[in-house]
Amino acid sequence: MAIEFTKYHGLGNDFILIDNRHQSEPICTQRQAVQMCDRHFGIGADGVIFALPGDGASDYTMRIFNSDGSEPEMCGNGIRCLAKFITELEGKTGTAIAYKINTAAGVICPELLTDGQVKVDMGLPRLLAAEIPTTLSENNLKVIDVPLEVAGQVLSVTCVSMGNPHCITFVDDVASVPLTEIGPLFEHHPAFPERTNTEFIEVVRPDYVKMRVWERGAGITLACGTGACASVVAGVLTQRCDRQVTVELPGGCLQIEWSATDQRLYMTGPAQAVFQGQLTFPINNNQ
Ligand SMILES: N[C@@H](CCC[C@H](N)C(=O)O)C(=O)O
Repeated sequence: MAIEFTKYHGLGNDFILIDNRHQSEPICTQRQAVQMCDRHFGIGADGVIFALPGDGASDYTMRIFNSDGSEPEMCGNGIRCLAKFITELEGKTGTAIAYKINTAAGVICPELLTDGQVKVDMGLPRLLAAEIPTTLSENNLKVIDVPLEVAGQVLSVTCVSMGNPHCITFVDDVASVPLTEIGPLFEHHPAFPERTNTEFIEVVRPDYVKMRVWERGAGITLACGTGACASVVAGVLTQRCDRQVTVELPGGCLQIEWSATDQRLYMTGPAQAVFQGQLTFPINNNQ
């Protein structure tokens, strides 16, 4: 089986994009996605994204497999890449290009801006423990600055779902966080029945933060759009941040706004095509 793909990235969070418009199930298996994402024996990526048909209320459906083969509900950097990929597939040019994308986190709306960036209406954050999900608070309570024991240390964390789960810790110096050691302990902590993404945030100013992330199913990545949105919500809820924040990630900056008017999150950032190719399965990578 030969598959055409295009490699994209959003601030170094990289994805293999596949034109799946002709059928409603992904044309690759989760196991094949793991092989494709392998940085030594495959193409190399943080995930595989499929552009599937819409459902009437939407233009397209996005599905994504993480590099470990698991399927998350949403991906912020990925949906900016998807918007550019679809525009390319449709051969569209000009301004006012916007889409309604059906995801497991609801309908998400990216819009291509004239400067080449993509602005995304990321929807409403979910704040109740049952919605994250986490056992850190009662089901119908928010999870704001609650204690979590990790590696023998009690940290104060805030949890936010952007359709996918995020656990945010504010720190004085984000560069000194031992992410490789601590990230997996958060991801697999028993308090998170569906695992979690975890973000460490250093507030430089109320409108400027530095972030590092350990992603569920992908490990350390250079950027995470849903994580940046969740972190700004956590920053506002704990009175550390403004509602409009520049989030500096290892791969670059995202502009995040948690609107006081409609309470929705708006994320603006780049998405860049890198190369195209054709892949034939089985990949001969001895896995
Ligand atoms: N990098 C993404 C998030 C991808 C999904 C995540 N790993 C999960 O399992 O929830 C983003 O930019 O939001």
